[in-house]
Amino acid sequence: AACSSYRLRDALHPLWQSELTVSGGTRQSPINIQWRDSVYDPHLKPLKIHYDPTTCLYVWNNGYSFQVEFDDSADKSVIMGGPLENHYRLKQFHFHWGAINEWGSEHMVDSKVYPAELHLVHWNPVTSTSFEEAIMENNGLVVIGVFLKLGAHHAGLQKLVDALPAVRHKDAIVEFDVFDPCCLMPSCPDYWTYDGSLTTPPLTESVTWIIKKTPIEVDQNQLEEFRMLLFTSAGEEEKRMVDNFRPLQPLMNRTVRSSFR
Ligand SMILES: Cc1ccn(O)c(=O)c1
Ligand SMILES: [Zn+2]
Repeated sequence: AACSSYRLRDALHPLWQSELTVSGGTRQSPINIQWRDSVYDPHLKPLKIHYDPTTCLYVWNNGYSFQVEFDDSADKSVIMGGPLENHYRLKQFHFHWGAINEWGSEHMVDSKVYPAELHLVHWNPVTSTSFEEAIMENNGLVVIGVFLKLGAHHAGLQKLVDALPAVRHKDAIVEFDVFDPCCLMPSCPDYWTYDGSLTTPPLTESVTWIIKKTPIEVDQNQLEEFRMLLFTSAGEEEKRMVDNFRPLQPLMNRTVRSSFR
């Protein structure tokens, strides 16, 4: 029952009413990662993450999530290694979550859904001159996905949660300086990686996904703060910002690689 309402719920989501499928898409995201079908790739290197907390600019409500933007005018907050040929610059991170703890993540692992999922979005400054251009480039983007599970209070996340009331409405923005997204990364280095797409329009197939195997823990109050945000602007009839995830997409002719045995 939850599953069907889960899928029905997605279909009604305003953002994807028109964009549920991309015509001719062969590498769409998100997907259900079947652990037993993923292939260990010994050539995958450890992911190297060097974020500079002073590149953090502000938090804003873009109408489908809350997003923390970074100064990407230089190679200051970058990732490299893993499946990547070169370094990628951090542009922003945001989350996807459900109305209740039973669903919310975009990716699944063996059909297990998490209450929320963090996406750290990076672009390739070697093949593109801007993030906007990289969106349209094959392998222009790398998104690190981190699952959130209900558990202990997350002290690092709380600094961001405390800023959410200031960005309750669509297009609200608040200054947010010196934040190190590394605090949101699980310590376990294991990840899956596959070729996919954006999960919001324009849904372009330009993303190398790196999905961390181990979730981070957040507490009930922190998840409930996410759910107090609004899709709607000030003055409009309020619509709670929940269920801002895209439905699962077919794996088609893709193999998910794992960095671990
Ligand atoms: C660039 C981009 C835009 C939206 N979402 O959800 C992503 O994960 C990445
Ligand atoms: Zn996302």
